[in-house]
Amino acid sequence: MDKNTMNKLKWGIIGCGRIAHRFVQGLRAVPGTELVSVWSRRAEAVDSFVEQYGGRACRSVEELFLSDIDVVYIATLPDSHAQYSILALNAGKPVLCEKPAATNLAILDSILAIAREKGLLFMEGMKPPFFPLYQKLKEYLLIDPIGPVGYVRAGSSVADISRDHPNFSHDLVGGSIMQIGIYEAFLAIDWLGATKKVQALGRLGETGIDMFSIFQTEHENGYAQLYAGFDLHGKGDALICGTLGNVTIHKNWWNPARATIDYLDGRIVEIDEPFAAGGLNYEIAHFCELVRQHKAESPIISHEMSRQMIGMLDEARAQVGLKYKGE
Ligand SMILES: NC(=O)C1=CN([C@@H]2O[C@H](COP(=O)(O)OP(=O)(O)OC[C@H]3O[C@@H](n4cnc5c(N)ncnc54)[C@H](OP(=O)(O)O)[C@@H]3O)[C@@H](O)[C@H]2O)C=CC1
Ligand SMILES: O=C1CO[C@H](CO)[C@@H](O)[C@@H]1O
Repeated sequence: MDKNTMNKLKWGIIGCGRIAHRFVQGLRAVPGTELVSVWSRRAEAVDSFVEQYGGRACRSVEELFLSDIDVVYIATLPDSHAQYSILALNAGKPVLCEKPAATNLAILDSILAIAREKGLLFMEGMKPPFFPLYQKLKEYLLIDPIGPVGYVRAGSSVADISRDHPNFSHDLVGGSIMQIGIYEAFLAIDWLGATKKVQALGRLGETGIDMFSIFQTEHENGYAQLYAGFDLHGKGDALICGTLGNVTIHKNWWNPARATIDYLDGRIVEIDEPFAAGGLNYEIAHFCELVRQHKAESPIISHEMSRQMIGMLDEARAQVGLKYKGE
């Protein structure tokens, strides 16, 4: 990468739906970045996206890879994440791919193998750890710890999503475990370490995806109780318990802005860290930094973290009886 490219990282986006719009809001807040090319299947959607945000409207994914881009963001639905991640890596582009990066662990491993072979950065888009609140909380706990953490309770059930949303599509890898549970999986693994055991229960809806699921997990350092759903109005907060205190990350904990630390000695500490530009900007800034440092993996959303998350979800899905096409 020459000096100019180091200054401005040129992005190509595949898919221009809901999250892609929020991604551009985040991208615009990260200095040294530029939206250069966009492709999706429907030309009219690409044209209107480009009209709104700029960049070149590509007519094929090959055209996008041949355009003057440094990195690729994949904003399609999970059924096609592997296909486009592999194409992008084979075209020599580092990839930031939306969560869940793959339908299951075997598919994720096939992407990671190519990333490793090519020596290219591949990162799953898992935003919470990059938010200022999450970072500040971790820093604060180093100075004033809550002791070893042994229990995490978190969950969210989002009941206001319209029924024609892809979250409800079996073919497009919808379902509350995959779409929402992945955040809960991240939280449990981040605070408690690798998963050793999963016990899950869930209720499938008429489209074949899980409408509500609960899973309790055993980890290297303790236990978690998690839920995800689409038909109950869940709270969306998270509780992290240590020997000397506990932390509540208030709703929606995966877009964290406020936490309360409740110490055993009676002290209560409130942490408020609002986020800007929709919040994807922090994850984007981290990814850009890794590209500039020629890193092949994020130390935060590492390949192993992605493997652990999808491994937990694979197990939970198996127990609630949800298999996707081809499984
Ligand atoms: N990080 C976060 O905060 C969030 C992440 N997400 C994740 O983002 C991803 C996308 O979700 P969302 O934006 O809500 O979905 P949308 O349905 O709104 O957008 C998906 C986009 O991808 C395109 N697309 C779908 N399938 C293909 C394909 N096979 N080939 C090419 N283009 C395709 C669609 O184009 P077309 O019109 O051609 O179908 C559309 O432009 C999901 O994985 C979801 O989990 C979602 C919300 C929040
Ligand atoms: O990541 C996500 C955040 O929550 C949304 C629901 O409100 C989900 O649809 C989405 O996949």
